[in-house]
Amino acid sequence: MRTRTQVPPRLVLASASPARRKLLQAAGIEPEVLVSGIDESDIRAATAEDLCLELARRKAQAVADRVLAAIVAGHLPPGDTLVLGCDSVLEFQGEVYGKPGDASEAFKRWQRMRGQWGVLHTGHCLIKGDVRADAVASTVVHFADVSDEEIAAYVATGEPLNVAGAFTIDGIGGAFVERIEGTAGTVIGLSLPLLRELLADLGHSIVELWRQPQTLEG
Ligand SMILES: Nc1nc2c(ncn2[C@@H]2O[C@H](COP(=O)(O)OP(=O)(O)OP(=O)(O)O)[C@@H](O)[C@H]2O)c(=O)[nH]1
Repeated sequence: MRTRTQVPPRLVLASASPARRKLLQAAGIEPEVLVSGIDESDIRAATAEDLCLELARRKAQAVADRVLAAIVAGHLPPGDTLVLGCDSVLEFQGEVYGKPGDASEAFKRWQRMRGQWGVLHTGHCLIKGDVRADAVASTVVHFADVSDEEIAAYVATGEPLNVAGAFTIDGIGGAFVERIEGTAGTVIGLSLPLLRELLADLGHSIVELWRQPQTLEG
């Protein structure tokens, strides 16, 4: 009887985000990382959701094109390669915020955000060959009414400068987030339940991506 060993699909994370990679690793998935390096500055959209989705699509497509070229050139074995691109933005009182440009911008934003709420939108785009599944996950974030001294100290840590919305929920900034309505992963930059749905849309189960049993212990 012939047997056909099922080669598990390969997930390529088209993101430089260490937080996204850690989320996947903690969920039992060891992605390959290929940073898209796209220029995000010239992309515009009507809404925060449209913007993060378009950016996620551009990141995923840029890396998917490189993966295809590597397969055609024989540098990568053919097989099921799934490329995931993500992008996160904060929608706050009608404004759309990415990462703050500098400490002064981070300080000013926090003075506006404190005691208020915003929506962290994360666009996800999963590409397999010439098929794409994409969607946006959104989480409402309620910010604590922090003092100027707390804001100054937080900005001085440098953490808010490199993250969308100038805050983290799983880092030092966690003390300044009172509650959320939605998934924490969406705030951090990748919704695992949404990834599960997008994988299913492309005919895969997230179970296929879990590391082989012998390595699940890590
Ligand atoms: N750890 C953590 N990171 C966050 C949080 N909120 C936003 N981020 C990060 O802020 C960054 C948002 O910028 P993006 O443009 O989406 O992604 P990037 O880091 O520039 O990386 P690329 O996907 O290569 O563009 C991502 O790295 C997110 O993981 C959070 O609450 N916790």
